[in-house]
Amino acid sequence: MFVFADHPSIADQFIAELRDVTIQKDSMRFRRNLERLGELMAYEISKSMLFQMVKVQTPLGVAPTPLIKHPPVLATILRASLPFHQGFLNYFDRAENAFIGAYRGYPSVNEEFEVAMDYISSPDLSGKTVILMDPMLATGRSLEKVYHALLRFGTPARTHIAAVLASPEGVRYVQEKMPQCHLWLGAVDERLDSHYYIVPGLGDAGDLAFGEKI
Ligand SMILES: O=c1cc[nH]c(=O)[nH]1
Repeated sequence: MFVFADHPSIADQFIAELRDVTIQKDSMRFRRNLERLGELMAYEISKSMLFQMVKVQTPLGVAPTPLIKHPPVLATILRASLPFHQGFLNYFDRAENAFIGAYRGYPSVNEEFEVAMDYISSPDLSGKTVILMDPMLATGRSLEKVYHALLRFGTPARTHIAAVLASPEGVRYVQEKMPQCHLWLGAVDERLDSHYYIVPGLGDAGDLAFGEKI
């Protein structure tokens, strides 16, 4: 597991602006900060990928250069993840893409919400590197459901899960249910509240990026 907050960097500035109740009123800056964190995470994750040496012809000679062997598949849970996804795509510009519509459905009898999933589009994932992203890793249940739904499209060689903020409960859940996945997180917060929101967190990432829904 790699947590950006454990290694102070410019990422902390972007996370602070996402959290800040005044700055987050500027939805364009909110989206751009999610995108910038996607870019930083793409860079960090790229270091763990497979490279091959390529000879690049320059005007003056040949430069041996390590280039990423296979572009990843970027898998995104709609809708809050869209700007985060764009950040990854800015760097992995040859990536394939998968999109999944998953959201919190009606509460069940024991007050826990159900994860509803009604849309999925994906390329073949067999043997590929998948980066599954959601800016908020709260309970981890959406990620688990989406991950298993994606396996219908083939078994990836390696799966990374990227989130900006996580709860300790969500981290434990993902580590227990999906031990084969590698976690990349901006920061791990204190806890979940009774509505399964991350505290201190930042609020509702989808609403802050795209406006309130009914
Ligand atoms: O705190 C949370 C948890 C899930 N989704 C959000 O947008 N915020």
